[in-house]
Amino acid sequence: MFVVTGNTGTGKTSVTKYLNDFYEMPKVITHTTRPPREGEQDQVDYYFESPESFKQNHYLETVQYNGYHYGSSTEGLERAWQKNPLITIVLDTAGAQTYARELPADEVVVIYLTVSEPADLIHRLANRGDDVAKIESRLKSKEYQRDLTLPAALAKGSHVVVNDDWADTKRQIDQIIKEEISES
Ligand SMILES: Nc1ncnc2c1ncn2[C@@H]1O[C@H](COP(=O)(O)OP(=O)(O)OP(=O)(O)O)[C@@H](O)[C@H]1O
Ligand SMILES: Nc1nc2c(ncn2[C@@H]2O[C@H](COP(=O)(O)O)[C@@H](O)[C@H]2O)c(=O)[nH]1
Repeated sequence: MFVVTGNTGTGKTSVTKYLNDFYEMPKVITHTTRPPREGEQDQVDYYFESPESFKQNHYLETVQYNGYHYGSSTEGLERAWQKNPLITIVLDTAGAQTYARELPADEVVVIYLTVSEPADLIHRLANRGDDVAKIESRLKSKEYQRDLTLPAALAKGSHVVVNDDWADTKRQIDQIIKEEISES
């Protein structure tokens, strides 16, 4: 399982889409109580839940991020594994630590995305079409501050990719996949 983690706007969804398009790795669809952004689709980007329906699933882990609930369910994982044994999931750094701790080390590859200039993230989120008030709220959250650095518990064994330039990022991802698949 390729766990893609990092701060908001660093490119986790973009990398996951690349892994899906070029390596046929399905993305685990996770659950959230956050309202959909413009263009996001239920059951494609997330299972969008009410606070009540969120409680109905069976979770491997759940977190709160900027006031909303997020969780990866066993149902979501199974649906991805039915398509391919190699899968990908997008998690905040708290979730990535849970996966790294709870799953066998040879089954989880963590990719931590970052950028050289965190100020660029604001522009990326704005270009994505995010609401300005929502960007401001997110950048003030404790989760944003936390995810600016790779947690110590993930330092050993994680791949750090500085996503400043998309073409270079794709090359780095290709290299990681080559190394990890040849080791397995
Ligand atoms: N190297 C790059 N250079 C410029 N823009 C990029 C780069 N990589 C991704 N982007 C763009 O930045 C925006 C944020 O990327 P993406 O949605 O993949 O981030 P994310 O980490 O999944 O964010 P979030 O956690 O907020 O959902 C998107 O509009 C994406 O197209
Ligand atoms: N630990 C988990 N983190 C998750 C899950 N699904 C998404 N996420 C992460 O939450 C933040 C915010 O996501 P956004 O779509 O609102 O920008 C981001 O870091 C995601 O990676 C999950 O099931 N568990």
